[in-house]
Amino acid sequence: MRIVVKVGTSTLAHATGQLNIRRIERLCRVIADVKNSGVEVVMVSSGAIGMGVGKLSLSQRPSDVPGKQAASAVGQCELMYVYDKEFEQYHHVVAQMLLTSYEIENDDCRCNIENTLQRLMDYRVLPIVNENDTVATEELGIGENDTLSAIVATLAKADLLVILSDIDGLYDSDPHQNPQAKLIPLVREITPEIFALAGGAGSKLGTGGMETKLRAGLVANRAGIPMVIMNGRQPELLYDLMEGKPVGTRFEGRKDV
Ligand SMILES: Nc1ncnc2c1ncn2[C@@H]1O[C@H](COP(=O)(O)OP(=O)(O)O)[C@@H](O)[C@H]1O
Ligand SMILES: N[C@@H](CCC(=O)OP(=O)(O)O)C(=O)O
Repeated sequence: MRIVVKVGTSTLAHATGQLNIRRIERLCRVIADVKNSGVEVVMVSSGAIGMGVGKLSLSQRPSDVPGKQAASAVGQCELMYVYDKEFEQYHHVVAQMLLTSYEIENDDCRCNIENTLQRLMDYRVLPIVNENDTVATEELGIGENDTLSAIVATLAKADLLVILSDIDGLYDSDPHQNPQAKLIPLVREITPEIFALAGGAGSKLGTGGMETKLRAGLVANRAGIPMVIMNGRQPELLYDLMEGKPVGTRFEGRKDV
């Protein structure tokens, strides 16, 4: 069993933008334990820009591209330092992989990414992937990590993509706008009607909202990989998911499309 777990900034940080220490400790503990149970894990983690903003003591997230790139360059070190420290106590080795759409679309580069991922799996290492924000300008970049996580799931030939969000899953409307919204536990096919349910980001930290997660679901499902959106505020739910219990919203991967 090989899974890709995507973690968004809103799971890793408080609303202030500062690291949510208790959350990240719980998340790393659960992922280390899931790995110990024999599941191969690849993480796709956001948070570089947010952490850079904190480390540089900027009053707000930069809105211009060089500002975001500089914050990310600072924050990516901090992010990997935190992951390294957390996973080290459970004797797991982490690896950093920074990617852009240029490499993913280039056949030779993509082959190298796949080979590196496979060898890291053979070495029982935990790869932690992020977009290489320094070179990923708006034209060259994927722009957000929901889509990147689906691409990584296909490159890693994963059995499941798990997106940890700040919400329990896909609802029939945005619960931050409509308190009566109902969770949809299973989506067999991501149709235009399903896209019509999705709104934008729910917090200042999140970038894509549900729309980018559904686009990620299309990429994963087309490769036959199911996707689950679940709440990253309760990382222990990953245990239930691994035991086959219903968690969040599951988007079934259809092998025939
Ligand atoms: N139909 C919907 N169901 C659930 N959440 C939705 C929906 N439409 C919009 N959203 C918003 O998407 C947000 C999650 O995406 P986002 O803010 O990008 O955070 P992250 O990527 O960190 O999970 C939710 O907090 C919610 O406000
Ligand atoms: N590469 C950026 C992530 C951008 C992104 O998709 O963020 P998020 O919506 O929190 O998953 C960073 O590390 O800050």
